[in-house]
Amino acid sequence: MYNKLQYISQGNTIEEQLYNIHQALDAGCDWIQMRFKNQTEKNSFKLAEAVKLLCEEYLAAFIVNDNLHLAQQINADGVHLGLTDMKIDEARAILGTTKIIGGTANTFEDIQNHVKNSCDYIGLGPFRFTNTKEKLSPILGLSGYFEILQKLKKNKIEVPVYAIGGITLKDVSPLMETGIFGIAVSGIITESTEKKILIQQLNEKLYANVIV
Ligand SMILES: Cc1ncc(COP(=O)(O)OP(=O)(O)O)c(N)n1
Ligand SMILES: Cc1nc(C(=O)O)sc1CCOP(=O)(O)O
Ligand SMILES: [Mg+2]
Repeated sequence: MYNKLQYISQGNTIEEQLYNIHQALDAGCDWIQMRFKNQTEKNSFKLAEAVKLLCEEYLAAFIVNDNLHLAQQINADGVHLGLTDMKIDEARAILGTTKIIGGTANTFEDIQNHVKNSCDYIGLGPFRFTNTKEKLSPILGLSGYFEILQKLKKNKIEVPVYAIGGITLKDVSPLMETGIFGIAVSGIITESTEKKILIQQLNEKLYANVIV
């Protein structure tokens, strides 16, 4: 089963990205999504190769944002695709069943479609406004998550749903109560000066009701 915490990388240069990813891994993150927007193919490849090595060293899962071919080239664990990226069924046909494919959703119908197309997990958002991403879909808030998760339950649709978008530590417990599986975060980890403590606190809340 997947980890309940996914770190989405930030940074405008290869060096900034690597620094942020290394810090997140060092602090205990074991699932990294490399998100490096508006870059040349060469830069993205160079970063992805380095992140792949780092993630192997830290035994962390590594998925690539947007770019299925890059994920394939460097043999990443998978790819995250948005509503305007490559279609999930097309990606599944190329990657096969051994790789992780995550899909972005903003509505119940988005999730229904993704599940039909054999998506492994859902990034459902945005929870609230965030500067990390431009052109956000309508904000869901807690009530949006509650309604969508109830509908999934009623329709017996089972898929790990990750909340995303402007999430802070205090949001985690109320979000988990809506029935989500985990969270995907970027800003709070990148900006934290106490990353180890923050990740420990996030995990305590994320795994509070997990019986081992
Ligand atoms: C876990 C997760 N959920 C949602 C997104 C957003 O993907 P997308 O809509 O394609 O936007 P960009 O990240 O590509 O700007 C995500 N990346 N991860
Ligand atoms: C990459 C992304 N996708 C979103 C969506 O709603 O689909 S919100 C978002 C940004 C997540 O970063 P932060 O934790 O800094 O807000
Ligand atoms: Mg995308």
